[in-house]
Amino acid sequence: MTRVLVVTAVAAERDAVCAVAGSCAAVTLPGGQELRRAAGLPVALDVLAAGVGPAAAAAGTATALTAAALAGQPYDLVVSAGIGGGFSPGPGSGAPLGSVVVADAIVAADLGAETPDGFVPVTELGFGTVAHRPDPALVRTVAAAAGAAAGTVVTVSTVTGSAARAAELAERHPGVLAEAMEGFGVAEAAAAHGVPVLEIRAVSNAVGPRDRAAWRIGDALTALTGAFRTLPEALTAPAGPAPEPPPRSASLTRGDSHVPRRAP
Ligand SMILES: O=C(O)c1cccc(C(=O)CC[C@H]2O[C@@H](n3cnc4c(=O)[nH]cnc43)[C@H](O)[C@@H]2O)c1
Repeated sequence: MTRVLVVTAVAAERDAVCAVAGSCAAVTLPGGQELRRAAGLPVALDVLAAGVGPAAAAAGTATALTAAALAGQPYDLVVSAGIGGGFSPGPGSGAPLGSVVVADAIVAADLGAETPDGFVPVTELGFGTVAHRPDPALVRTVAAAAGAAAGTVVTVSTVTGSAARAAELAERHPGVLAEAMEGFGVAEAAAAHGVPVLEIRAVSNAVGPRDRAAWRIGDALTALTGAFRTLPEALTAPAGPAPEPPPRSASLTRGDSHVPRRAP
């Protein structure tokens, strides 16, 4: 059976994912974090609330992946999941409140250096990675099943709080649909273990001027549950034909990690 690790930031997101299962039993990981193991699904689904931000997400993901590998039950797929901010470049476009986004690129938007000429990603300084690209066929299948849009999801350590910053991110990342705080950390840990990764976000708020009262967290959590109801079947259905990939901007392809394996 396909084994899937889902990593959320907070317990409310974990519980929204667990809601697809009849029951979710607690399993304690080395170090004390608690994993929830969903029962009664056609895939084995473990859900971990690892904390807010890319560092907590990477640490929790790596711990769960290592524990599973040492137990002789490695995961086939890791999914970063939760609520997120949606970009709306114009009426009828982007990711509106309550919609779901599946990342076709998981991009670290603030991993780099400020220079007099603006932001420079670490890859242009000669280091590391700023983007992971999930398997396009898997993204297509999962997004179609969930009724989700596929596009770039950026990972930030600081939630965007102004229209100027939202516009800057949208300009630097053409095709960006959503912003969250964990995807890149989860993807780094998954890549270190050679396991494919996905990111699924339900939009709770618009990216832009901070207005916490306008966040629709309940609606987003409901949408997240809806997306995960479709995931087991999407992961067990045969893959469809692959269309020609669209051209990508240079900033996204530099330092990419490709994850070609399809979850079995
Ligand atoms: O207060 C609650 O009930 C509650 C329930 C579920 C989740 C939360 C969070 O605050 C989760 C924080 C989490 O959400 C992501 N997020 C959401 N919107 C944005 C955004 O505009 N920019 C960046 N991240 C966003 C993020 O991944 C956080 O970890 C509260």
